[in-house]
Amino acid sequence: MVKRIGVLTSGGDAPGMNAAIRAVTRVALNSGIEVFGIYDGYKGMVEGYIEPLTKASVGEIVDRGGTILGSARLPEFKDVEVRAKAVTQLKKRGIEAVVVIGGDGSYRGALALTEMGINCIGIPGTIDNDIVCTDFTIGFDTALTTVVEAIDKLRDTSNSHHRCSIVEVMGNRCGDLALWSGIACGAEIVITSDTGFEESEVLERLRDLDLIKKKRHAIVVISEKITDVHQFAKKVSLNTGFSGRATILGHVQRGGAPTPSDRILASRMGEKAVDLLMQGIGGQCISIRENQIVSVPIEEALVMPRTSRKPLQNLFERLV
Ligand SMILES: Nc1ncnc2c1ncn2[C@@H]1O[C@H](COP(=O)(O)OP(=O)(O)OP(=O)(O)O)[C@@H](O)[C@H]1O
Ligand SMILES: O=P(O)(O)OC[C@H]1O[C@](O)(CO)[C@@H](O)[C@@H]1O
Ligand SMILES: [Mg+2]
Repeated sequence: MVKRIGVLTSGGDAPGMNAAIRAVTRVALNSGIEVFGIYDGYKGMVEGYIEPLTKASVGEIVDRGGTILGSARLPEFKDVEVRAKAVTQLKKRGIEAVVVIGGDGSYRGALALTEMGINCIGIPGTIDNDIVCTDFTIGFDTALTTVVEAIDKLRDTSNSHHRCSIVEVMGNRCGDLALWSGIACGAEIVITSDTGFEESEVLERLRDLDLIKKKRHAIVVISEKITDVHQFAKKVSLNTGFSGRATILGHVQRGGAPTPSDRILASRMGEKAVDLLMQGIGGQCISIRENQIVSVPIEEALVMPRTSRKPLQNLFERLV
C-alpha cells in the first residue's frame, strides 16, 4: 500500500481548499500514510518546496479561506521536461502519489503526472463551478454567498437612486455564479455565455422595467469576459430612465471563510481521494453527484458535456 503522499493546491484559490488539505492529511495519517505539503502548486513540486504535514499543522484551518499551501499557475508544467523535474523531486522524498486540489487545468497536470508513474487524484477546488463531472466544486457555495451579500447591498442603494446596477461576477466562461446569484437575489436580468448578450435587447428590457413595470431599480448580473461593464453602464444612463452603475466584484469573491457546505464537501472529497490512493488508483477526480461522492477518470471528466442550465434559466425568467 502507498506509504507517502503529497497534497497541493493549484490554479485560482477557493474557500474550502484548506478544509480539503486538512481532510486529506488527517484521513491519510489516521490510515498510517505520511503526508507532504507541496507549496505553490506545481511550481513548488518542480522546485522541491515540499514539507511534511502533521495533524497539528492542519489544525485550525477548517474555517480559513485561501490555502495554507499557497497556489500558483505554472504554464511550463505542460512541458514533459519540467514535469520530469517534478517527478524527480517527488521520488527523492519517496512520495508515490499526490492529491491535486484545483480546477480543470490542474487536472490536466494531474493526468500527465499519473501517466509518468505518479498516481494523482484531482479534487475540484474552484469558485467557478466549471468542472462538468461534478454538480458542485469546493468554493462555489462560499463565492455565491459573497456575491449574494454584495448584490443585496447594491439593491438597497440602487433602489434609493433609481439606478441600474450592473454587477460583474467571476466564473471564467462558466455562468453558474451569475445564474445562481441572479435567482438568489431576485435580479432583473442575468447575462452569461449561455444566454448570450444582445446589447440593444438588454437596453430595451431595461426601458420596459422602468417605463412599463415602474421598477425603482434594476439589477443586471453579468459574467466576466462578456463586455466592458463600465461602458455598458454609460449606455444604460444614456438610453434608459435608469442611471447605470457598474460594479466588478473581482477577487473578493475568492476570499473569506468557507461556508459549512463547502467545508463538508471538502472533507468528504478529501476522504475519497485518500481512499482511492490507498487502493492504488490514480488518474481519477472526485465528484459529487446527487449528493453521492464518486470518482471519474480525469480523461473522461475533461471532455464530458456540461449539464444544461436551461431549466434554471427558465426558472429565472419565470421569477422576473
Ligand atoms: N495541459 C496541461 N498539462 C500539464 N499541466 C497543466 C496543463 N494545463 C494546466 N496545467 C497546470 O495546472 C495549472 C493550473 O491550471 P489553470 O491555470 O488552468 O487553473 P485551474 O486549475 O483550471 O483553476 P482555475 O481555473 O479555477 O483557476 C497551470 O498553471 C499548469 O501548471
Ligand atoms: O486570479 P487570477 O489569475 O486573476 O484569475 C482570475 C480567474 O480565476 C478565477 O477566479 C478562478 O478560476 C476565475 O473566476 C477568474 O477568471
Ligand atoms: Mg480552470
